[in-house]
Amino acid sequence: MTNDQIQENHVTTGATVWLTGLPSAGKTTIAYELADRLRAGGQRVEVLDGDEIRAFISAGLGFSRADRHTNVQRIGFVAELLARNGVKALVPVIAPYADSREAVRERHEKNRTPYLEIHVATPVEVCSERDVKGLYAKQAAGELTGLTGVDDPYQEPEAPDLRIESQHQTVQESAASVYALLSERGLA
Ligand SMILES: Nc1ncnc2c1ncn2[C@@H]1O[C@H](COP(=O)(O)OS(=O)(=O)O)[C@@H](OP(=O)(O)O)[C@H]1O
Ligand SMILES: Nc1ncnc2c1ncn2[C@@H]1O[C@H](COP(=O)(O)OP(=O)(O)O)[C@@H](O)[C@H]1O
Repeated sequence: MTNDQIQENHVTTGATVWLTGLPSAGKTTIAYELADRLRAGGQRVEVLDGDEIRAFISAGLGFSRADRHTNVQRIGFVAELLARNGVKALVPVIAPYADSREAVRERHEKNRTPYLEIHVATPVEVCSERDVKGLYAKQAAGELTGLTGVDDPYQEPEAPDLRIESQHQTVQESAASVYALLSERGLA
């Protein structure tokens, strides 16, 4: 096999990269920055954005424990299909429950599809300052209940493949750390 062929194989290895964390932690921003880098290197990438998924394949689901579990399993199913077919599936989705995340990991392992769990571990104080969608303010004003990390659970990953402290990094640095992990694992 020539070097060019080896390079080609690397580029066409799919993987799911799940970015879990609180609202406003930086999941979506890191996913799109990473997507740009991977695409610039010729890789096929899809970002399975939580909001888009909830508008379509998870339409009708709310934020109860059961609905969040169903949402995460559906996204895990699609991500694995994409990743199995050579796509980098980047998933910026809260996935607050450890058992839901574990089921997604197991689906990938069963199919021998690479799976990386990234914990975007921005503290809730920083997230509520950022408050990109105004949800923390709404919760504080009593207009919303069941906000992850405030009055709804977030079970922190105990052994993620990578933990990102986004409050101490630029977006570029955070995305670069995920890219470096993919490279280390022979996936980028
Ligand atoms: N109650 C409550 N708790 C958490 N998040 C809420 C809630 N209500 C609406 N939103 C918005 O929906 C986005 C979360 O959807 P996800 O599909 O990522 O969540 S989950 O994994 O099913 O828990 C989430 O997006 P991100 O801010 O990008 O994380 C929120 O904008
Ligand atoms: N290192 C970083 N990584 C990601 N986002 C960051 C970082 N530093 C600051 N931010 C900012 O934090 C916000 C995160 O919002 P977003 O990506 O929508 O979060 P989430 O998808 O987790 O809800 C954005 O305004 C982004 O510019």
